Amino acid sequence: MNDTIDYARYDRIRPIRWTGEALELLDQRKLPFTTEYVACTGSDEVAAAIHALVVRGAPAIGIAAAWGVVLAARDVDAADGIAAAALLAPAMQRLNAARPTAVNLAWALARMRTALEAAGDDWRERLASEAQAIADEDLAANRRMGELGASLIAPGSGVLTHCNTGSLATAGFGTALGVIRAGVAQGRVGRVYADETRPWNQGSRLTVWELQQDGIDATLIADAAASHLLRNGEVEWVVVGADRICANGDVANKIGTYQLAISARFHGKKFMVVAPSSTVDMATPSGDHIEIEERDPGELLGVGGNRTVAEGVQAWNPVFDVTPAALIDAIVTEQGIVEQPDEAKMRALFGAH
Ligand SMILES: CSC[C@H]1O[C@H](OP(=O)(O)O)[C@H](O)[C@@H]1O
Repeated sequence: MNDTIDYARYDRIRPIRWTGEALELLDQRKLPFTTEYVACTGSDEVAAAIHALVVRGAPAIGIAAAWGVVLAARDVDAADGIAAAALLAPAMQRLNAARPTAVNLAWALARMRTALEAAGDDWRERLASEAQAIADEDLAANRRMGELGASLIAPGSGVLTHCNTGSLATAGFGTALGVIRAGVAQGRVGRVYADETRPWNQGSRLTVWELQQDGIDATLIADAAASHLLRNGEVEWVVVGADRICANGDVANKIGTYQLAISARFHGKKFMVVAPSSTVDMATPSGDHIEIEERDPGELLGVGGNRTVAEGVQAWNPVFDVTPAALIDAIVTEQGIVEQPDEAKMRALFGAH
């Protein structure tokens, strides 16, 4: 662990709290001006919270779903894990259906099912310890990725990030934001820019607020200003998270990531994707096979509950896109870095499906 980083200072923001009785989720729809937790006592409440973006961020939704399975177990009476897995399957399917693009949701549920099927009459305890392990491992992975990703950044560099990939989106410290936090602590990151990330504004509502809690100055830009910024020389790296990394290195991430990658390459800037191995999906061959979530077009028709678009106007609201591996300079995971990713390099680190 890098001794220049005081990790405790980044643990103040806790989007997911397991009380032993309920799963408390920080309602990210209300940040940054209102800090309010939603208490879930059943798995369907967790599924609804994931779908409504009360909790969001690929790793965080996997962690929330894992605790959702623990909640569902309360309603099940079974002699062993295999019997419990059969009874819990419908609730787990409803959790899995909450959002389609981030593989972490399905990955976490598959891990909980595996733990169940290996358990005896202690299956309830095994479920709770597996959910806790998923969260603990994510936090450790983020801290490791922070060190690995920061090591690629030359001292005094400028970084542009997209969406929110911090403590709000993970078990803590963050993925791309973890690299930024580590890079700032080590003097490698000198300037931080965050774009708004329309239409849900994860950047303007969450990322710049998170960094402000750390005492890290970040400059907010409009999404449309990103190419102009990349052209003017203030930024050396674009650093983003991921929702699903395919076997060939293609990456699904928040809408707008793809055009950032195109602009970065055009302007000779580096493009880094930071995500734990729970986001790597070697069973999906390429980005063409990823289901891209489309949300309510109404998210485009106003801001903060105030309508800004004339009645009757149509809108299309895909909330992820796919960046081809050819536009990515480095994929940073806790298992290692894949530079200029391709299928052979992905397979060398993560194995074949
Ligand atoms: C470490 S979060 C990864 C990923 O999740 C976000 O999507 P959303 O806010 O819709 O859950 C965004 O794509 C982040 O890059």
